[in-house]
Amino acid sequence: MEDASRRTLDSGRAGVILAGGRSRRFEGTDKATALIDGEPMIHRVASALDPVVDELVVNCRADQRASFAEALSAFEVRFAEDDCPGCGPVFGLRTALLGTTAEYVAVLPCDMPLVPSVFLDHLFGRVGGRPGLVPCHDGVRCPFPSVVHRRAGIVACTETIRAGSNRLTDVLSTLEAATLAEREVCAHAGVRAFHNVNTRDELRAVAARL
Ligand SMILES: Nc1nc2c(ncn2[C@@H]2O[C@H](COP(=O)(O)OP(=O)(O)OP(=O)(O)O)[C@@H](O)[C@H]2O)c(=O)[nH]1
Ligand SMILES: [Mg+2]
Repeated sequence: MEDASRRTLDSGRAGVILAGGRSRRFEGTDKATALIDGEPMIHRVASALDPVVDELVVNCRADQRASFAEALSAFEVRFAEDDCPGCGPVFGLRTALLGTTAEYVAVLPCDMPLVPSVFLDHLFGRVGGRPGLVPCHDGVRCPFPSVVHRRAGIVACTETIRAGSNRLTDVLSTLEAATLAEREVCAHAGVRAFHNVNTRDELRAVAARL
């Protein structure tokens, strides 16, 4: 694995993969490294982000790092390890945002393996100086995939934690992120993009849609 600091930073874009969860519903193993058509799920997510960002940051616990480094050995990756393991995804997002200097960050969880690069690029292109942009899907604002202004995102995470919440949707509300309209989401993301994997059945369903 190459040193991430050697990359030339010029687009101001980073990709964050949130992977510090316990995969409880996946029963026994870490869903991030579960295989889809022979490929670790987190590798698929990194493959979507990598073409549209300068650097990749993976948030996880220290005990996950070795297996993730192996799964992601094809990429330059910076790890942002949780200093509060199991404290929830808002802590994880804050840690990840502190792990890059990019102006804007695309945020994906390790369990959305079907988001296309072209949609992530579209989100970056449409954020347009705003604090964040989240897609509308099935009538609701989805926290993933989203694009967040890094410094504004750190402030929003801190305020959300201070307010006693650990919900990513509260971060996006605090951030006053804009919404990408559903028709535009459908046009650029396609119908499969929003599938996420919590259980082994959902993994099988996603694999069947490849
Ligand atoms: N850093 C960190 N990330 C988390 C934590 N909990 C969830 N996440 C991440 O947030 C995203 C969405 O969470 P879930 O889909 O619930 O994943 P999970 O918590 O691993 O799975 P379950 O244990 O089945 O709820 C995933 O990318 C997780 O890795 C946490 O306590 N810390
Ligand atoms: Mg969870």
